[in-house]
Amino acid sequence: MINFENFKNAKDAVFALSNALQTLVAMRESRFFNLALSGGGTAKIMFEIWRDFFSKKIDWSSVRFFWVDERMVEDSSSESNFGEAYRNFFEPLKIPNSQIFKIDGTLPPEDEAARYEREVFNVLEDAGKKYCADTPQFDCVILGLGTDGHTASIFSGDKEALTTKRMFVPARHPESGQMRLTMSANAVLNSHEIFMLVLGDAKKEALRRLFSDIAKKSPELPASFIVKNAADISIFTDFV
Ligand SMILES: O=C1O[C@H](COP(=O)(O)O)[C@@H](O)[C@H](O)[C@H]1O
Repeated sequence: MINFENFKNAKDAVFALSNALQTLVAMRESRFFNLALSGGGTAKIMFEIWRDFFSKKIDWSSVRFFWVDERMVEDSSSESNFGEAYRNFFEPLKIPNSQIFKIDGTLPPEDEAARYEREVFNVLEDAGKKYCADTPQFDCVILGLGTDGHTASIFSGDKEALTTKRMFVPARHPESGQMRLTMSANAVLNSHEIFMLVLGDAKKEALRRLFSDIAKKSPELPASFIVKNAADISIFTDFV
């Protein structure tokens, strides 16, 4: 089922997502709530709102942070998804490193995909998490949407990321050639909750394409594949 929540501005959309997250964290069944984050400009807006308005509202001491995708760059790069989360959210809120499970953007992508997958398995398994399709489950993944219809770092034509049973695989940005690591479609779809945050006028056309694409038997855009195949997904936008 698609739960589509449309607001008049970005702040309201992020507040709605964050209030939903607050409830999920408060109602968690285990010691930790395992949350996978996206990056890019939309996530930056979300981190700033979390820092400024949700520092006390969400019990961050009970959240463990993972990544949906990462660019293979140094943490100090403005391209680093971890780096942006660190500078805008973790550091100001003093979230301890023990709760942060980052992808190392400086390692060879294949090696790091295997290492990160092992780490995720170990951490989630230790938490006694439910398995679904032989894969441990995140409690929630927060996705973005690219203007080209990508989500995570699953770009059009990447059959491997759409079909593999692995949780993480290397990916290449089709235009810049930048190497990345992405959570696979199967790992995203396995998550207990899936949120997608889509903000700004530039994304309107991408979301319109996504909705016409999911009506097709075989969707073309990676984001449509996720939305169409998700048991439940909540999409938060600012398109009113
Ligand atoms: O490259 C990426 O793109 C998407 C969308 O990012 P945005 O800058 O358009 O908000 C993002 O969800 C993903 O994590 C990121 O690596």
